[in-house]
Amino acid sequence: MLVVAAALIDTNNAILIQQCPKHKPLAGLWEFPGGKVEAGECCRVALCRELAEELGIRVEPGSLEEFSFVTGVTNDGKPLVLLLYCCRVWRGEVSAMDADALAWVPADQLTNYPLAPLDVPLAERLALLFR
Ligand SMILES: Nc1nc2c([nH]c(=O)n2[C@H]2C[C@H](O)[C@@H](COP(=O)(O)OP(=O)(O)OP(=O)(O)O)O2)c(=O)[nH]1
Repeated sequence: MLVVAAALIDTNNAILIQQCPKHKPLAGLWEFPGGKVEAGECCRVALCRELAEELGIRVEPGSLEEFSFVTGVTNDGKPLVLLLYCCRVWRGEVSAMDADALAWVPADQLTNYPLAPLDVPLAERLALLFR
């Protein structure tokens, strides 16, 4: 399974995370917004689609910058690759369309939140970037 996610970074260098809703496998945990890449879909296009669906913002594929990735397995044992992009430019105001809550968090405080397991190493790498 290929999953794409974004670290939206605001002008204060705060990074957006969202709390997964109860009906999702990662309920209650915090994650970078994003989701699964559909068959035949480009990763950047998939991430722009997910950001529109989950946050109501418009992002150009060219505004996404590859940052890092992790590999792991889903709860039901399927192999998973999670690609994280950074994004500083979007149109519209973020709103929680698919999450229980949103938080803008300084990079060095991301791991204070109960993050989804694969998001933890990505958050640690973001903290190094802003050190
Ligand atoms: N970000 C993240 N995703 C994970 C982790 N572990 C894990 O199984 N996943 C899976 C859960 C989901 O199937 C997928 C993330 O997709 P999602 O639920 O946000 O995406 P989506 O919008 O495409 O999902 P859906 O509602 O269409 O099913 O990755 C993890 O540690 N971090």
